[in-house]
Amino acid sequence: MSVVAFAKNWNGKFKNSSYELVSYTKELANQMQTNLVIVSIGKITEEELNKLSQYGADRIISVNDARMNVLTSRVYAEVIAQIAKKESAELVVMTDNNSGKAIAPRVAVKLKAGMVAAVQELPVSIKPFVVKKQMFSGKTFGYVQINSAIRVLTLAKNCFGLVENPVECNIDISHPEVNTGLFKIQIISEEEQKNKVILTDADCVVSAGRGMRSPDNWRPVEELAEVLGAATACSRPVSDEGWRSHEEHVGQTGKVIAPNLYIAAGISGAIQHVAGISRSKCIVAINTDPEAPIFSVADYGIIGDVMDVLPRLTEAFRKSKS
Ligand SMILES: Cc1cc2nc3c(=O)[nH]c(=O)nc-3n(C[C@H](O)[C@H](O)[C@H](O)COP(=O)(O)OP(=O)(O)OC[C@H]3O[C@@H](n4cnc5c(N)ncnc54)[C@H](O)[C@@H]3O)c2cc1C
Repeated sequence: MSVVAFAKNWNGKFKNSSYELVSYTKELANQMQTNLVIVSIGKITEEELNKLSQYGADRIISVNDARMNVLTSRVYAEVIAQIAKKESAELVVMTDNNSGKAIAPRVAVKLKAGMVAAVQELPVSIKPFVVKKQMFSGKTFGYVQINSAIRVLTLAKNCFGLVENPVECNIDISHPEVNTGLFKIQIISEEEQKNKVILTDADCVVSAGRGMRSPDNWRPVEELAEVLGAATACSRPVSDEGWRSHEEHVGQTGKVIAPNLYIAAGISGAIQHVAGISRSKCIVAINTDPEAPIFSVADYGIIGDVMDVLPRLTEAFRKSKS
């Protein structure tokens, strides 16, 4: 029996979400009194794989096949399911990011497993297997019992955190047999977005709403984001109006993010907006209206005009950096 976790890498590098997944699954394997097997797919150095051992990965299976250097969900799901069967996995876990969302349901079908997406914590109980997750866009929590012998989970980002737990690590190189028919899509080339922090990966996000009053007023938002190395985001009306791109829209109908710091400037804090940001570790709100609902979810509130507060924050961060 074992817990199998798929740690995704990005061009041969792990991110904090991979370390969080290892921290979570190590604790879970201890709770279940079973072994943890981490699966890595695609080209990666031994040095990079060893970084996972800082968080408790004592056994890693590295699938080294040039055809898998670029992620294809069908192929990755097949490889993970094969390894899960071989390792007699009772549980398969991956991060609830775009690739996890695409791969986990496929793995669940292949293993005839019950699946729960975006769990927040360690299971409430192992027998029966019950996990907690947010429901109805974060308005409530639900407890879900999985009755199948094998279970698949995806872990919501930034819920568990990183837990250092250095161990000796064994790395096995694996070459699973994959039906060539699964390689139906060939990615000819990839272009990396340069000089822009990706919103869903960002540790820090500066977000603004209709309180900015005009798309021409966005420079203070961008300047603060530049100083903090943050991504920029916005409320839905802002993107609906075409002030900012829909890529930046967060909330119930936009992206769901969980940065360490979320700065909401001129955003009222409607429930549909909060649904996308409520898992942020620290929320700072800037609003002229002391009664704005955003203050009820904020850790820090600044009552003031965005055009006055944002440049002052930028200046203060600039000074503290230099
Ligand atoms: C089905 C559905 C789905 C939705 N999905 C989403 C979603 O995914 N994401 C989302 O964001 N919204 C969503 N909405 C819209 C949501 O209900 C709100 O209308 C929206 O979030 C409000 O955006 P806002 O806070 O930018 O604007 P407003 O509600 O207009 O608030 C502007 C805020 O700025 C403050 N302000 C004004 N001037 C200043 C100033 N100079 N300095 C500081 N503060 C100032 C005001 O006091 C106010 O609080 C959805 C709505 C529905 C019905």
